[in-house]
Amino acid sequence: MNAAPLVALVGNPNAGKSALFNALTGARQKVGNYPGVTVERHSGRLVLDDGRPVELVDLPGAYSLDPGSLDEQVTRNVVMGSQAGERRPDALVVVVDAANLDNHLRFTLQLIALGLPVVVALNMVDLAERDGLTLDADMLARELGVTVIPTVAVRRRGLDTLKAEIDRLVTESRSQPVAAADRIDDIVTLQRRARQIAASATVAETPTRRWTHMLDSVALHPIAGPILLIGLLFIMFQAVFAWSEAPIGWIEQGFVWLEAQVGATLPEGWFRSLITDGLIAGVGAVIVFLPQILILFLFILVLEATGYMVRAAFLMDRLMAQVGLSGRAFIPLLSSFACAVPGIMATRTIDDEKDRLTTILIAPLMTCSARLPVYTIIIGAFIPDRQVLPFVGLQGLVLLGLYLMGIVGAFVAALLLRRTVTKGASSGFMMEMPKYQWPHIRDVLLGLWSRALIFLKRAGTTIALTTVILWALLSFPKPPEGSGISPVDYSIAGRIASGIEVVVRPIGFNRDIALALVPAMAAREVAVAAIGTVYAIDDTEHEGGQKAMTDKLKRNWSLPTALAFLMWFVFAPQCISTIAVTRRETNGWKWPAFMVGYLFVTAYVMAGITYWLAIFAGL
Ligand SMILES: Nc1nc2c(ncn2[C@@H]2O[C@H](COP(=O)(O)OP(=O)(O)OP(=O)(O)O)[C@@H](O)[C@H]2O)c(=O)[nH]1
Ligand SMILES: [Mg+2]
Repeated sequence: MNAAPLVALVGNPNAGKSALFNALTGARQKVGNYPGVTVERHSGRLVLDDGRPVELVDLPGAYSLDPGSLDEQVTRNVVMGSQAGERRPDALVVVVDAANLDNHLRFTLQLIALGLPVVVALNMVDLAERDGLTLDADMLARELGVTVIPTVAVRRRGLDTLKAEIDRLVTESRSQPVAAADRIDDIVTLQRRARQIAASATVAETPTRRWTHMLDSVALHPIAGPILLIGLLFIMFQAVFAWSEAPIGWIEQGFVWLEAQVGATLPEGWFRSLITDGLIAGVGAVIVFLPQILILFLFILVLEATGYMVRAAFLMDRLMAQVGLSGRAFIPLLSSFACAVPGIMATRTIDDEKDRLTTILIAPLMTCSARLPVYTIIIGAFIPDRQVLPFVGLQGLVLLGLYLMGIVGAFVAALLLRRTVTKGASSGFMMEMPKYQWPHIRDVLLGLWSRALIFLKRAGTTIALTTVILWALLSFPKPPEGSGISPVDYSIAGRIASGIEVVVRPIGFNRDIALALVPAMAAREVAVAAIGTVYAIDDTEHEGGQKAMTDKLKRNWSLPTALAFLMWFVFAPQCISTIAVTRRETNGWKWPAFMVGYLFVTAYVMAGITYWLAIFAGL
């Protein structure tokens, strides 16, 4: 047997393996500044100084030896020697990114433990130097127990030394059996060991880098990271309630004043009813949520500006890969928290058609800001404002729960879709971590201003129009004088709602909800506007304001009904614009129809389950 020795290039994604492969073999493998460029094995020929050939394979990047995605499995199988029709490599060149040492060393340690002859290419040292990081390669070599060679693949620096070391490894490996070193299986120990080694190999680091590193060691920690993320989200939802109370009060007083002014100037009649019961009650019921929406976006904008959002994306990356989503789906899904429409448009950055389709289909499950008014008014009316733990209020907790429910729902949906209608391989993706920095107040304010304008524009157009139409349908025809029938029951809308009610009664919905469901298709906030208008028209006491609405909700709805209604809003495809943009982005009616179908069924079932569970729990 005279086959050339086989040497594999392995390492984390985006470490520069393909760049090194090209430099060593003269091949033209695709390199790109994002992970997941190489997705299958490629081999090429490296000629050693004495003319002997070596077969070099460039592998897809992987984070560890546990098989995650399909391309990671290729890497694992090759280095373990279990790939069908493939010899086990005689040696490994482990490529690490010098500027990202502790993350990359984790995988390196696992690879060294396999017992194959290893040389570490400490790549991208130019970028590390630029960032003010000086590393001691000899120290690193001593800690790892293998040779370490600093390289700059793109400038061919260190390649001759690397070649000489490959020569030495393949010559030796033919004569010497290798001893398998101790394997470290526990990820936390592995991480700790990697960090220790990285720290001892670091000679100098600029303060910014050190800061970034310290913050990242918490923010990206496999256990502390997710806890921090959940904690931040929780504070955000708590603040949505806690900080908005006063400004909501002011806006409400404004509307009460406005209603009084209109009441005093306009004569009694249908026009006055249109203005007060229709526009002011309906649009006003929505506009009072402006403070809450701004608080939500204040948090999102600040987290984005500080550089934390990308870390959150990184934390989610593994999880997303496990449900078959591309890491690149993170940004579209994140924008869907504002609104699914820009979120679905942002999926254009996902190359793989199946990946993209899956992301589009689950985007409506991310809680868009239009759901916030619906959630908070119901929570405000039905969930007691109680502390469950110091600083942890029940209302904020329920709101966080609803958001999480949407996310979990989306992940479950992705998992199922990926096994059935959008079957296919998925690709991993990791982003470069930006530097942490203080947010610029100006940028944050500009962001808030544009959100406020979008919201008010919706309130002034779509929401106002739907409310007026709804008011008309609710106000006519008028019941005969003295018949004692409620005007809402007698109206066209009331009759339509009675029809819908038949369908939604089994999941605990009443007539008010049935009435709100259809106009809420125009914009979800309209559900609140619709209920506001219904109660304004049916209102005998003329109280007005959110307090009055809350009181009426409490009087007319049971707790199980309210919970079922919340659950419905988590899942239901409640908005026409989302359906329209899905049609445009998927070129046809097939996928939007599928999306609407599966979401409605899920919403109906989940709301039903919630209702009946609540009934049986005796709530
Ligand atoms: N400055 C600098 N850039 C490098 C170096 N090595 C690679 N790059 C760049 O880093 C990026 C990633 O390189 P690739 O070779 O595609 O990385 P890879 O490890 O093959 O990545 P996957 O195939 O995704 O696993 C590319 O933009 C390269 O041009 C280096 O030593 N210095
Ligand atoms: Mg590559």
